Formats: sequence, C-alpha cells, structure tokens
Amino acid sequence: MASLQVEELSHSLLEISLQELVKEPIITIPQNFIRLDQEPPSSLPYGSPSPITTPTIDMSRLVSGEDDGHELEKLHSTCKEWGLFQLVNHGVSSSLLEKLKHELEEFYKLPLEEKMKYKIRAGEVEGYGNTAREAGKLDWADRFFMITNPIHRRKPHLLPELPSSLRNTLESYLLELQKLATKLLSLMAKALKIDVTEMIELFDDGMQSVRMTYYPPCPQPELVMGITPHSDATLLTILNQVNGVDALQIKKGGVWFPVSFLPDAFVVNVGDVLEIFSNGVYRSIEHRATANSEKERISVAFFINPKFEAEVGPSPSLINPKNPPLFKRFRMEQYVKDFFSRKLNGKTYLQHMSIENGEGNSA
Ligand SMILES: O=C(O)CCC(=O)C(=O)O
Ligand SMILES: [Fe+2]
Repeated sequence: MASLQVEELSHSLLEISLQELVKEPIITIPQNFIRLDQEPPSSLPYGSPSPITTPTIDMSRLVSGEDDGHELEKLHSTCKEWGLFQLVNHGVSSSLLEKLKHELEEFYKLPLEEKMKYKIRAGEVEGYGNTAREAGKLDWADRFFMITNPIHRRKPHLLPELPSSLRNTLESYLLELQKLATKLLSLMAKALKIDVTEMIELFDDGMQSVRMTYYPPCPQPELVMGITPHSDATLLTILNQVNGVDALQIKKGGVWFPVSFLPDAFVVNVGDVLEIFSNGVYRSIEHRATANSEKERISVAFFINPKFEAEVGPSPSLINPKNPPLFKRFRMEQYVKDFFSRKLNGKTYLQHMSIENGEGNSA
C-alpha cells in the first residue's frame, strides 16, 4: 500500500484516531504532532536520564492495623516531597487487572466505525479521540475520557454503550479503585491531622472520571509528546500502566525523569485539588508521557474529585494565623469547567488558583 500522504489526511481523522493513522507507514510525522516547544524526552545534557527511584507505599501495611505509624509517616512525607508514589499490595486482584488489559486490547482492535460511536461530540470533552493542545498541537495518543460518577452524570452513549464484557470489567475496576481511593484519602486526612469526616464529606459520591489512553508506536518519538506536561486537576489520580510499557516521566528539581513501574504497582499522584485542600502541604506533581518507537502502550488513569456542588479551598483545620490560606475557594463545578477550557500547561492552573499569583477569582 502506498505510503501515507500526510497532506491528504483530513484534520478530523488526526483528531480522532492516531491508531488508524499509524496503520500505514508514515514517512513524516504530521506537523500537528511535532512538539519543538517541549523539552525532548532526553533533556539532560549528558543524554537520557536513568529512571528515578520513586517511593513505594505498601497498602497492605497501611491497612493491616499493624502499622506502627511508620508507613503512614512515609505516605505523609512522600505526598509532601514527591506528590507521587508506587502503590504495591493494593488489593486489586491480578485476575481483574488481567481481564481489564485483555478487554482494552480487544477494544482498541475494534474497527474505527465501532470506536467512532463514542467519539467526542462538538463542544464536549468526554468520549474517544484526541484534543488539540496549545497552538493546535496534538498529543501522540488516542484517548477515551468519561465521567463515571455520580452515576446520573454518565453520558448514555459512553460507558453504558461499551461492549458488555468491557463495561462489566470496567465497572468492577472502578468500584475497586473507588474503595482504594477512599482508603488512601482517609489515611491522608489522618496524616494531615484533618478530621476524616471533613475529607470524606468532600469526595464521597464526588466526581470520578477515567481516561483510557492508547499510545501507538511512533517512528520518531523524540519529536512528539504522549501527553503534554501537566499536573492533574484532581484530589488523587491512580494510574494503571495496563500493558506494562513504561513512558511516564515526572519533573523533579526542574529535570524530567522516566518512571519505571514496579510489576503490578499503581502509580498514585497527588492532584492540584489535594494541594489546595492541604493548603500546599501536599504537592501535585508535573508529569508527561513520551512515545515509544516500537511498542504500543495502554494506560488507564482513574481520577477522584470532590462533589460538583462542593465549595473547595484549604481545609479550615490547617488554617491559623501562622498558616494563612494559600489558595482561593471555588466551586468544584466551575473549577472543572475552567480546567477544560484551558490548555494543558504544567502547573499553571494551580498557580492561577493561588492567592498570591491568581489572575482573578474563578469561583
Ligand atoms: O499515560 C500516562 O502514563 C499518563 C496519563 C496521564 O497523566 C493522564 O491521563 O492524566
Ligand atoms: Fe495526568
């Protein structure tokens, strides 16, 4: 088959399925994907940085009742200093994780017409496809984003219409992750010395969403971005690197480092909303994903957030004359709307919410 003439591709296909695009040999990376505005994946002067050793938190120790406070203290210091950790012994069964991997691989093998049923509709952010970044640039990825909780916010043509085996597996997975996130956030409240009920009231039956991403192999990975640098506008994110291919990078001390996932671990990261709620004690982390020259990659990010109706700001338990609030208060619904109307750009959205640097109150 003739090599693909990029010029002939309609822009809309680029925005919908990169997976379709790379089915044909690509001679040149389409301009929309070339990210000369970004530090390339190997940004250190002496070559590619080695993977960074990220802290590991053992969930079974945290919940066993036998923790002498050591694991909780580690969780606390990690959220303060890193905003990210690998969670092991998390209790989500390997059979469920295997099933999820299988179902997602099958989903991405479906013909484009099938996947198009879920495509992002005009003016919406949920669904299957790719959305333009700064200056019309696209990430090297096909995404499927949807709000999964509260249930009445689910779009009828998305989760409810997925192939039934994927839908059932995803439902079980989401329930497991909801339980896991609840435990983690309650433990974090304890570590922060915030009333646990204050934390639970904030996120119980709150907004939850999931982003499943398919990253096709890329012939020139150094020219593109799998996902543009950002911090998550969430309380907490639980990332599952479904098919075991590494690509996540985090910015630490101003330098990008690859993260090498431990087998069966989730990567958990503190989001901007938790940074705000903890009045800056916990820090969200800037991250990005690169592309791989040979392998496809699938990841699933589960996002947990406060209720849409919640008014969010620094927890009153952490505010006193010595610790004035560092962030504005806002309504979650408005915060989410504003987030989606901005382009991803490092931690700039959080800076916008800071009292010192904010451009104006968005509440
Ligand atoms: O796929 C990854 O490793 C990162 C995904 C991510 O950061 C996101 O979906 O917010
Ligand atoms: Fe993210």
